[in-house]
Amino acid sequence: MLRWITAGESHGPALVAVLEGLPAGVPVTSADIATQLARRRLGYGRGARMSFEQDAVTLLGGVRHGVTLGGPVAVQVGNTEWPKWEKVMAPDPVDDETAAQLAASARNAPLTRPRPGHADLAGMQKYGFDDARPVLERASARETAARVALGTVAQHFLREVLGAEVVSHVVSIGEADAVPGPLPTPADRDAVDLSPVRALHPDSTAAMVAEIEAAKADGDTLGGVVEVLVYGLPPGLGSFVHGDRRLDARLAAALMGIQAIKGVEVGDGFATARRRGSAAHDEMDPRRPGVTRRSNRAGGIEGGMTNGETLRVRAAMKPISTVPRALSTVDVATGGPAVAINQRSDVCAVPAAGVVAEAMVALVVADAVLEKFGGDSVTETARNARSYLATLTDTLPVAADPVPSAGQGVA
Ligand SMILES: Cc1cc2nc3c(=O)[nH]c(=O)nc-3n(C[C@H](O)[C@H](O)[C@H](O)COP(=O)(O)O)c2cc1C
Ligand SMILES: C=C(O[C@@H]1CC(C(=O)O)=C[C@@H](OP(=O)(O)O)[C@H]1O)C(=O)O
Repeated sequence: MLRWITAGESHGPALVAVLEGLPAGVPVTSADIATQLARRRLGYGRGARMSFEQDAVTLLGGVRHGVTLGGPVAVQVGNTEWPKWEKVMAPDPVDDETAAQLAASARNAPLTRPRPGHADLAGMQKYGFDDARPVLERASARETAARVALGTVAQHFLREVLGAEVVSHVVSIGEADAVPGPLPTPADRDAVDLSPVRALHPDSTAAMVAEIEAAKADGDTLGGVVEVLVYGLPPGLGSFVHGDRRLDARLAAALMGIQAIKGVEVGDGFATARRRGSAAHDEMDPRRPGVTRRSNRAGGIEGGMTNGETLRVRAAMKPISTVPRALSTVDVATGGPAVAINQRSDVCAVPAAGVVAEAMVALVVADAVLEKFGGDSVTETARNARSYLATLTDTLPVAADPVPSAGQGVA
């Protein structure tokens, strides 16, 4: 079983993440993780903080000379802005002189005007704070950097064991939808990342950038939809036997656990509910050996298990709740009406959410791979996977859907 956990605050010294249960032999370096963290910082509409703050990656455990050892993998993502926050966020009690400085510091002023849509008010009520700072520090999506660090390790594991590849792209931002076209393949990953909104088609990019510009000009914010694809998975990951073992349920929980994600779709999801059965399912034809599908509306999952087709899941992100054209709220210090906290913020973080969603999907799928194939070394896991695939008869999909090259997207 693969387990993961993160710790750390948005303006704390560092985030720390631990991944437990990964076999030995997965190649991964701090540079690989830094590359993924850099992708998460990108995206048109991100706020000022993304430009000056840096993620400083240190592998603290579980990896030696670029290869996992089988023990817990521990990663630290240091925050280069920490010196500015050292006193406000000091873990230890401060002396009288520092306390006096803090009392006079604007940075430390209590945040008493909770933002509608953020964790502020419910968090203050739940944990007994009269200041939103201790709530937003942990609720903040800064924490997703730690998840992306662990997701990098999971992606390397999937590649090493199965040759599987995780790709994501932006499907819509606000009302701007991506133009219909082939899905991005692993070969398109760089092209997607070079788009300021992580959309494959240049026309999609133009429409989405314009949407963000318009919201920004109005002092407003935006959400959108991202899609994650996993190529190269064998049939049979997850199970139908219990709701909590269904892979779709596990993916939905992991994606919903990302800050601001409010909806998850597997395959054609909600659109499927409007179709007749004859137009909703993926008809099969014989392929020697195995079977082939005429479509992939199910998104590669049937009965809570992968079916050998490309895994396809979407996550819907709500608009950022720190709205510059500030929303009405209550000042908890006075009990009177007020406008919500509305300092610097992202206008739109949908492209970044796509990178975070990749990480969560990779972790869930890696867990399902280990559950099915076990193994304490990557070699053992891969051997078990090959042996399983070899047992499938020619009436079943024998091998994972091959990873397509550029331009061969799944319709
Ligand atoms: C990558 C990313 C960046 C985000 N940036 C911001 C931001 O700059 N300002 C903000 O108010 N919320 C931002 N959010 C959303 C909040 O973290 C989120 O709305 C909040 O934690 C409340 O959780 P909920 O929306 O799931 O209810 C971001 C979310 C993600 C995934
Ligand atoms: C720091 C990150 O995202 C932050 C997530 C976030 C929120 O409320 O979720 C609010 C913003 O932080 P601040 O309020 O300090 O400007 C974002 O910059 C990050 O993604 O690394």
